[in-house]
Amino acid sequence: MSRLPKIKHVRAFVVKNDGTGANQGGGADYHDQGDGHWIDDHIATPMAKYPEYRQSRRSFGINVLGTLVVEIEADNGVVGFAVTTGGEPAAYIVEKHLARFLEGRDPSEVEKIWDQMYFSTQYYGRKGLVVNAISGVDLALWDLLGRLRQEPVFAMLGGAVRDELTFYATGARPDKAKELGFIGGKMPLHHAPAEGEEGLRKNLAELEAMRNACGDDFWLMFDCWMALDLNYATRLAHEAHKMGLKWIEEALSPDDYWGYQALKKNAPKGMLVTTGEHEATRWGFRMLLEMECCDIIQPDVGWCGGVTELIKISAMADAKGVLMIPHGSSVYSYHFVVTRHNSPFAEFLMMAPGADEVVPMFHPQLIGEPVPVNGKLKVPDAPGFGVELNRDIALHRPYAR
Ligand SMILES: C[C@H](O)[C@H](O)[C@@H](O)[C@@H](O)C(=O)O
Ligand SMILES: [Mg+2]
Repeated sequence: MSRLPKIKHVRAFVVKNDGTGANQGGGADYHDQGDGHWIDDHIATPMAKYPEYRQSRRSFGINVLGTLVVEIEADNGVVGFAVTTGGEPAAYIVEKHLARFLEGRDPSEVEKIWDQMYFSTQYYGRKGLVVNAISGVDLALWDLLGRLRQEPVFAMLGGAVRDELTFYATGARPDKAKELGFIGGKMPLHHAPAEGEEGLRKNLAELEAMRNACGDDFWLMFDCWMALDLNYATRLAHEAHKMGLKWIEEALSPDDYWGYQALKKNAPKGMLVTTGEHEATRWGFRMLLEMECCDIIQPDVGWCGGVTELIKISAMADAKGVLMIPHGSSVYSYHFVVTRHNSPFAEFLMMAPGADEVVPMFHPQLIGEPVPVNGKLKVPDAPGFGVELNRDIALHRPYAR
């Protein structure tokens, strides 16, 4: 029986953005940005076949959910928390459904609690919003455990296997990322198949410009955000290979395992095929791994099931010699990546509007959120995930019990 205090209360909050101060979007729902931000500037998506939804992903609702903040308070008053994407619907699931499996329980029962959260919601969950909510609770639980045990999460996961993390940067300016010391730059793809041959030419011209700006050795990647079909993705890969594209990311629908299997077979030798940020649970990643869909899996720890599930996902990938490089999720992935041999580098999402300076990924929600310096970061040796919630943000608890 653990000597830890019991879980007293689980609380789920959303962040009410009123456009002022700390409440101007961003945070865990990092796509919730204002006009003029690179992350919402004519980026190729599955909705690009509708011209009215081509310029801005906010126009079709990429930021409709907002941030979910989960707090878990123990009997002794210690509070663990985490942020992820989910907003009010996820808050409803946390308060009305998931909380019952935590309150009154021993916080060290992470496996049993995860199992109950997943299988009690399986009839309406399994992926997407419900697993985001489960992930948020799981991350907050690991944060609470770290605070109670006075240990960083990475220490509870087996300890660091390297002194510091090395990052590539995602953003529209790989040339700036190179200047800032990152090992590579992942560019958003701007033109989808609906824009035809001209769009393909524009995509390749952007790559060529960045290759010329960054030199031959700097990693350059395309992030295709589920926007392509197999033929377009295969053509793009072969043309981009001539300019040294290192990987083509999330080219197809997350459900098209067969398409990824074919893309990986047809891709040029030396081109990496990656995906996974919109996949969830060990079962989803088993499909990607056993069907040999990709060379790198990229789960988001705030969306795939949390740390407890990522342990299983990462081990499956390791056994198959597949790298596990999580989708950018700030401290929540850093604490995991630093402990895994098959996670030799990490993603940093450039959240400055011009993608030209390093700002905290989940700004303004996490006090003490570490950022890479010269493309590297030593994970702080502080309890839990080592950050505090910014109490200046306008928290709202829509389903208070
Ligand atoms: C840059 C991409 O379009 C997404 O916005 C990004 O969040 C994600 O795909 C990534 O890999 O960082
Ligand atoms: Mg991506």
